[in-house]
Amino acid sequence: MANSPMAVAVKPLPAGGQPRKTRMHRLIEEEGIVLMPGIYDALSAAVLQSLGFKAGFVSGYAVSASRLGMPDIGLLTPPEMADAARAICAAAPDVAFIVDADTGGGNALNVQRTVKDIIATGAAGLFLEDQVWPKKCGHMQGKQVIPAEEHAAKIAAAREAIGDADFFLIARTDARATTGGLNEAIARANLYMEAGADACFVEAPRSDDEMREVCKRTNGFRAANMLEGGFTPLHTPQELKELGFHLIVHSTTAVYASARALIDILKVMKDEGSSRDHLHKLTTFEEFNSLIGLKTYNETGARYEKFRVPSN
Ligand SMILES: C[C@](O)(C(=O)O)[C@H](CC(=O)O)C(=O)O
Ligand SMILES: [Mg+2]
Repeated sequence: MANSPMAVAVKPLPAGGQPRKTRMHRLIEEEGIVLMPGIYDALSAAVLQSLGFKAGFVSGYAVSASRLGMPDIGLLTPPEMADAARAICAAAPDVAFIVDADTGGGNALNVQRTVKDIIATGAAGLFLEDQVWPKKCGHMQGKQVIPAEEHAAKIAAAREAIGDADFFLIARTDARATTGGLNEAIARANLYMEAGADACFVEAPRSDDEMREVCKRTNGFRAANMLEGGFTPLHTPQELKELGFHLIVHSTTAVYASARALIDILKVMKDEGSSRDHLHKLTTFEEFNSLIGLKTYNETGARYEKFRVPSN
């Protein structure tokens, strides 16, 4: 135990004896299951907030695509992700965002720096996964994982860096895709929970039976990822709740929808050179301005306008 990551993990019960209760713990308590659509920039975050979502996921897959135009294969760096998260949290302050921290950028020290950077963005939590860097999207071929104890130590390091911050830690394992299969993934999820995670995420179970198995055999809160076209069957929040999940990531839905809309309208522009006959495919000028809060900015500006010294 002295050499085990659990020996350095921050104890789940702080001094007052009260169990840790973060913003995300409260949301899970209130909602039963928390749906977190994946978003990737300030605008997609503003749309999420305008529709009344309480939580969202800053998806590495989607930020890598939108910010870099690159696939989710470990090209996005932690500072780029923190920068994206900062803009996202500022654009949608009412939403609790979980940020995809991939592998945390390296060893325990890199993880601690990443955790602190992401806390400073105003986010409500992060995902930390056990892949070998450079990582791959969880639903791609050829993934590898680091030793379980090494990732448990990274989880303990993340937990230590969180300290008393109102911040939720989700430990992800990609071991289902390795030779250890589902059993190895479940054992890892439980080890990472012991090391100080608030929830676990077994990436890419391949059937309802595997999802049931994950819920039956893992401890604590559980996250599921509903990737359209991925390995895991798609389910509604109610179905996932009945299976035993508490958090749902819909990481690619918004970025796939945006890509579809962009392809369709830019094809129109290429073919016809004008959007005139396709205005129904666009937001209106008013709708868009309202989405990004123009009225509030104008009202605030007007309150200060009278103090402006006219220039001659
Ligand atoms: C959840 C995820 O880490 C993400 O970056 O959004 C991805 C996305 C996906 O392919 O659904 C992953 O599963 O690796
Ligand atoms: Mg990711």
